[in-house]
Amino acid sequence: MAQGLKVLNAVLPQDVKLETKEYDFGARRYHASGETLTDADLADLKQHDAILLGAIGDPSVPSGVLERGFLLKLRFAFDHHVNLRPSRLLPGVATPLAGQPEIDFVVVREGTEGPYTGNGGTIRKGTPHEVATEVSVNTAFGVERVVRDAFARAQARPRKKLTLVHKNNVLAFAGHLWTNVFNKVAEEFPEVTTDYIHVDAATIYLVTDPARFDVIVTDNLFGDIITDLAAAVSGGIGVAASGNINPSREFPSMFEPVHGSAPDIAGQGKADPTATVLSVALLLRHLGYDNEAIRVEEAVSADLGGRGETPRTTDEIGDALAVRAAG
Ligand SMILES: NC(=O)C1=CN([C@@H]2O[C@H](COP(=O)(O)OP(=O)(O)OC[C@H]3O[C@@H](n4cnc5c(N)ncnc54)[C@H](O)[C@@H]3O)[C@@H](O)[C@H]2O)C=CC1
Ligand SMILES: CC(C)CC(=O)C(=O)O
Ligand SMILES: [Mg+2]
Repeated sequence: MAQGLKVLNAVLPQDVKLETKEYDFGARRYHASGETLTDADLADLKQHDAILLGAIGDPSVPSGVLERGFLLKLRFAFDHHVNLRPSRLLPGVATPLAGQPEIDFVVVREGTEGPYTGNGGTIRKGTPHEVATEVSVNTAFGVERVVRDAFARAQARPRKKLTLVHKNNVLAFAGHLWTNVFNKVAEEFPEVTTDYIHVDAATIYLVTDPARFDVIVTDNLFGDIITDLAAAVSGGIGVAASGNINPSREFPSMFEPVHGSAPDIAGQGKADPTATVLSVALLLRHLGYDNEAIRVEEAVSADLGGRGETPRTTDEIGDALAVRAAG
C-alpha cells in the first residue's frame, strides 16, 4: 500500500490536490474492537472518489471473518458488480509457459453474486452427519449487467472477442441462465466474436494457449480461481491488478491487487508491490487520468523488463517505480 501511494503521489499533476484518508480495516482493528466494517465506515467510505485496498486476511483471525465481514461486505454494499482483472505478459517478463506466448486478455468477473453471497447454512454442525450448503445466486439482472459490460469492453478492443466461461454442462440452472443471457446480449454486439468454454477446459487453455483469450466473462467463483492462474502465467501473482467497479458511479469503485495478504512473507520486505501499483493505474484510468495511468504502466513495463537477478525489497521496487512514473 505504501508503494502504491508513493507512485500515485509521484505521478499526479502538481495542480491536483490529492486528499487521502487511511483506514485500519485489517486484523489489528478486528482484534482491538471485534469490528470488521460498520455502517458508519460505509457512510464514511462512500464520500471518496475511489478506494485503494491492501489485501486483508490473517492467520490470527478465523478464516472468512475478514474476507466475508469486510471485503465481500464492501464489494456488495458498493455494488462492485464488475470485477476487472487484466492479464498482459509484458516483453521480457518471465512466464512458466513454454516460449513467450502473447497474453493480453481481461477477465470480467461478476462481483456481487454466485456462491459468495453467504446464501447457505449448516445443520448438525460438528457431527458426522453435518450438511453444509453454499447456494450460488444468479439473477437475470445481475448476469445481464455484467455480460453487457463485458460485451462493451470486447467491442472496444481490437480483437473484439468475448468468451463465456462457466460449467453449464453440470451447473445446469445457473449455466443456462448465463448462456441464454450471453446469447441474447450477443445479438446487440454483432461485431463481437463469441465463444464458450467450460471452466475446467479454460484452465487448460490458460496454460497451453492463452493467446486465444481477449475478454472473458464469468461468475464470481470461477473468476476468482482463473485469475490467480492468469496471474501465474502472465508475470506472477505479484503483478496482477484488479478493479472492483461500480459502473454507475453511485458508489466509489475499489482497486486492489489480485493477491491476498501473503502471510507467509508478510513484513519481510519481499512482497512485490507491482500489483498494487498497477491497481493504482486502473484507479487513475477510472477517474479519467489516462495519461497518468499510462505513465504508471510504462514505468512498470520498463521496471519489469529491466529486472536483473539481484532481488530488491518492496520499498526499492516502489522507489524505482515512483521515479520512473514521475518521469
Ligand atoms: N483481496 C483480498 O484481500 C484477498 C485476501 N485473501 C486472504 O489473504 C490470506 C492469504 O491467502 P492465500 O490463499 O495465501 O493467497 P495469497 O495471494 O496471499 O498468497 C498466495 C501466494 O502468493 C504469494 N504472494 C502473494 N502476494 C504476493 C506479492 N505481492 N509478491 C510476492 N508474492 C506474493 C504468497 O507469498 C503465497 O505464496 C487469506 O486470509 C485469504 O483469505 C486472499 C485473496 C484476496
Ligand atoms: C478473499 C476472497 C473473498 C476474495 C478473493 O480471493 C479474490 O477476490 O480474489
Ligand atoms: Mg482470489
